[in-house]
Amino acid sequence: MSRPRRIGILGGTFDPVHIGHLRAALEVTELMELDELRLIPSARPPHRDTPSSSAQDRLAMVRCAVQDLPLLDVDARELARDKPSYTLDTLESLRAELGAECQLYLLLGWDAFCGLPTWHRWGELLDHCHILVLQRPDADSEAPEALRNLLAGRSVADPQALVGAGGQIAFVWQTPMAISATQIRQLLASGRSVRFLVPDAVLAYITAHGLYRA
Ligand SMILES: Nc1ncnc2c1ncn2[C@@H]1O[C@H](COP(=O)(O)OP(=O)(O)OP(=O)(O)O)[C@@H](O)[C@H]1O
Ligand SMILES: O=C(O)c1ccc[n+]([C@@H]2O[C@H](COP(=O)([O-])O)[C@@H](O)[C@H]2O)c1
Repeated sequence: MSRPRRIGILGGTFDPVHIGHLRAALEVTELMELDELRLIPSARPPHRDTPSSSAQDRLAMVRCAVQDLPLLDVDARELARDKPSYTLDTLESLRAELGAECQLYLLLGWDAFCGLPTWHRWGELLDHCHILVLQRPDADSEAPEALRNLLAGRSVADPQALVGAGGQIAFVWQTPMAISATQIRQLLASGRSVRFLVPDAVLAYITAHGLYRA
């Protein structure tokens, strides 16, 4: 009997996508033996300032970043929606498309995970997926009070021990990379290089389109 499909999703502003995102995506894909990992650029992030670059540029950079990576893909569904990019809406539409059996893993950096209690209908997210929390070396270490009960009831020590289509949380200790898109925007605005912080194809796109200059 064939096993259910395993799909990972990593949503983000990706302003721009960088090797912190990509290395985490690749390592989780291998660790969890995913069939596919989708990077999902958000159109209008519900919780932060308007991105520096346009949705079209952010999407194009993510496409450049994954072009040679067969299991990494780009899913542009949030850009097609004319409203804030709520993750619950994305999960509902993915579930409707992929079916009830598919094992869905939502990847969240530690900082994003800590903000979960402010998300739209956050209590329903685990009805649709498992959550994999990615270590971020530049982040605080204490989980907010509002997440303690959820962690006590739903977390599993070993990500490979997650069972079923969704409902549980596990932490993934991938290669720590203290890189952020904020740092990359700041370097570019001050005329410094971001080589090796983003894939060469992304750097070529940034240069060709004059993005993030002061
Ligand atoms: N270096 C990293 N290591 C692990 N996870 C990361 C890293 N950078 C970003 N993430 C995670 O990837 C997702 C998308 O991140 P996002 O596009 O906001 O990048 P960012 O670098 O955090 O951007 P910004 O500095 O603009 O806030 C979030 O869940 C975030 O926590
Ligand atoms: O659904 C929400 O209410 C919600 C609130 C904050 C963030 N998110 C999602 O979390 C992901 C990471 O966000 P960010 O700001 O770190 O790029 C991205 O896919 C956002 O759409 C989602």
